[in-house]
Amino acid sequence: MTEPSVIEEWKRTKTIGIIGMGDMGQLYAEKFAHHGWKVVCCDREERFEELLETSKHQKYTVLRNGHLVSRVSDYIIYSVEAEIIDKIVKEYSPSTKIGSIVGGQTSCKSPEIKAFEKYLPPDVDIVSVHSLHGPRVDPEGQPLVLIKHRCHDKESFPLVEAVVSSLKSKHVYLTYEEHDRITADTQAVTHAAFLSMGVAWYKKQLYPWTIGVNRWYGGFENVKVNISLRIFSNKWHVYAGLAITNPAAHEQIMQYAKSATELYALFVQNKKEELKERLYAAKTFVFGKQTGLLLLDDSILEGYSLSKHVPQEGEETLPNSHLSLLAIVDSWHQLRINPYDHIICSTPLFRIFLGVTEYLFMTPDLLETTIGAAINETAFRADDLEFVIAARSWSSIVSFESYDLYRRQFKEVQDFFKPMLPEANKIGNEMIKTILRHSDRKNSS
Ligand SMILES: NC(=O)C1=CN([C@@H]2O[C@H](COP(=O)(O)OP(=O)(O)OC[C@H]3O[C@@H](n4cnc5c(N)ncnc54)[C@H](OP(=O)(O)O)[C@@H]3O)[C@@H](O)[C@H]2O)C=CC1
Ligand SMILES: O=C(O)C(=O)Cc1ccc(O)cc1
Repeated sequence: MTEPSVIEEWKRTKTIGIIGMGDMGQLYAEKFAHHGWKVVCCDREERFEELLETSKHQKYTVLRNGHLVSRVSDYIIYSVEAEIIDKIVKEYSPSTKIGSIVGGQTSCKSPEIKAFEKYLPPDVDIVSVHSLHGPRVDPEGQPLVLIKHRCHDKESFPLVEAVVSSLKSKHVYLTYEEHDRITADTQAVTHAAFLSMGVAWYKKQLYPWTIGVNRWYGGFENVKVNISLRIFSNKWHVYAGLAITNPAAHEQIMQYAKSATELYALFVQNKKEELKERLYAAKTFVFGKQTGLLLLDDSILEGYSLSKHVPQEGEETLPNSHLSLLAIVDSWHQLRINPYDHIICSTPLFRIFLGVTEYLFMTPDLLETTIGAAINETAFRADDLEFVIAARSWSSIVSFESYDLYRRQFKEVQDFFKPMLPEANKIGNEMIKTILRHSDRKNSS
């Protein structure tokens, strides 16, 4: 623990630099400056005047470019697109202040650390960070990964810890290799599921919450819609970067698509016993040791529908096959991943995804009903087929490492949902707040 007097002295004498004033860079700059740190920052040089104007009332100082930020800063955070981290570090590295510390915020750490090792002068220390939440989530209590990669100076790591404590997040200490393995297991595959749902609805030209109680109605469906739209309201490069730059994520996303395909094949071939056997084996592997309370329950999700439909007496919702949820549990089983091992280092979206699959597999009779629906109910077949095609298509795009195809596919779906995003985000934010309050209480009980 660093003495408060030392931290106060650092606040008077040290400067924190942020390169890349997008969503995350701005969040960091505001929080650090608000807690009394001297913060300088920049975005692309072309955006200098605009950024000066928009930050008039902020406590941080905007500089023209990364060279000027690097020259004066004692801790520099690169908060830029993962795809271009190498190019940007290469550009500004020679200007890095002697004896300073450098880190990054990109979502996959191997390329970032490689760029630092390649370009930074040897006197510079390396401590990287990763906030495991989006810019619209309050950082307080959320996991923040800290990677102490190269520290010659014993003050370097305590200084970074003191700076980022302004976020009030929960610090998780990892190597960059551990970080990339865990985020592949958690984030990349979660995104693959919700991105595939979005594509499937887009291909069917369907806003799922507009068709009454007949399909996609109720708590589970609210989660699927709200999270999928939340992802499509964000920037494509965040998801492309963390999946494409992380080789471990390729394996995960491929397995997810494979599991969805194989389960779907069992549905259409009417192989109920084989399906049951496979899903119960997955259930034992993933949930076999879970005896405590569930992370979530359906009733708390009921209220977060985008649908304006008021259910009438006698109107019933058809049971869904929940292929997207069955496939994730099957992939965890196939890859021998215990998702609970990663909970201390997980994003809100992953915890929600785990929460709904846990609910599906652990609520008495629900898995049985779902298997029955998958085999006997044909109403969802066409949608499930679109889902399988979408999952395979994302896995091809990621494995071919095509940022261009990723962007085009993402943006097509984003444009389709665009008119709905403001309303969806409002309801989605409320839903996420409630779920997080609820699951955090359960985790600490
Ligand atoms: N959004 C999220 O939920 C999270 C994102 N991350 C990671 O954090 C990083 C930043 O993400 P986010 O803030 O969302 O993305 P943004 O696109 O909002 O921010 C990146 C910013 O960096 C700017 N930039 C590009 N080149 C330079 C340069 N040479 N000098 C200075 N600035 C430059 C970009 O400008 P321009 O747009 O013109 O290219 C953009 O404004 C990414 O690597 C992302 O993966 C981590 C946790 C959560
Ligand atoms: O919670 C999620 O998975 C998000 O979508 C937000 C997000 C995106 C990228 C990150 O590196 C961390 C968090």
